[in-house]
Amino acid sequence: MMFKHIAFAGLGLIGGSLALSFAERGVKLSAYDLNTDTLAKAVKTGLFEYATDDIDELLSLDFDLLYICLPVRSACEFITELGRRKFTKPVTDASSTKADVAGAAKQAGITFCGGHPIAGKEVSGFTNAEAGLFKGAYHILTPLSPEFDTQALRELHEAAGMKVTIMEPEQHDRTFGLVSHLPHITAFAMVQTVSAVDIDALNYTGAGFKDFSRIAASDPRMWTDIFLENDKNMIDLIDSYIAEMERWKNAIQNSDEKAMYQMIEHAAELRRRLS
Ligand SMILES: O=C(O)C(=O)C[C@]1(C(=O)O)C=C[C@@H](O)C=C1
Repeated sequence: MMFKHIAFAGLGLIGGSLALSFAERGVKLSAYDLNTDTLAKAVKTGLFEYATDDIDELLSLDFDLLYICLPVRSACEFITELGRRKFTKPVTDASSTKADVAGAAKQAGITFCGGHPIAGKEVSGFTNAEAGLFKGAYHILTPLSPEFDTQALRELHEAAGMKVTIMEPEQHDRTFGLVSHLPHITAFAMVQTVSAVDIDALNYTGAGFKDFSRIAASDPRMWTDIFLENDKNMIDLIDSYIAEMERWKNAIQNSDEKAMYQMIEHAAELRRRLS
């Protein structure tokens, strides 16, 4: 089965970019968003059959996949609402955490397969959406309902140039806690540290600080939801990070040249291997 008409619930940066990329492959689009400015912008592109801020109208449309692209706690609430309405069409999402979303979908009894496109930007909103945002990026699928046509969802994303991988929701949350959520915390914390110690130093930043801190400009609603939903992993991972910072502090306190050299050499070698 191919998905021919996809309805997006939430048309921000992620929903907008996915929608634009599917439109390039001839998929029919509809959109639901509570922000009427966003809907007006979507209508202006001429790519959307329907654009509405009314959930009843959305659910009455003739689409064959509902794609939820809301901040993760709103996504869970939306899923619960679909369960209340005994919604039966296939539903997927683009949330950055997967265990909680899978729990909400199971509870709601909907036909669901979780998803997470691994790309983004530090800016948000439909105006910043780009058809090419996810080209070459991973798309993680966390299947839930046996009746969901996971192969069709895989093909939809592969056609958009994405690399599709299947994971268990818990494995997903641990992995992306480590390589996405923890780096965001360290970026937020680093900018905060500079501002607390000497805010004027921000006037003199070079490329190193700017590269490292780009993601500190990310959307507060999205990231607060992620940390609330992935809390147990984050507490563990922050402890690991603190232990690593302690190693650095000790090495510097003890003028341990060998330890510092080896820590940098090891990190540099791993970083160079990233494609
Ligand atoms: O590039 C960025 O701005 C991102 O934050 C993208 C990023 C990431 O951490 O890599 C962030 C959250 C999404 O769930 C997936 C990708």
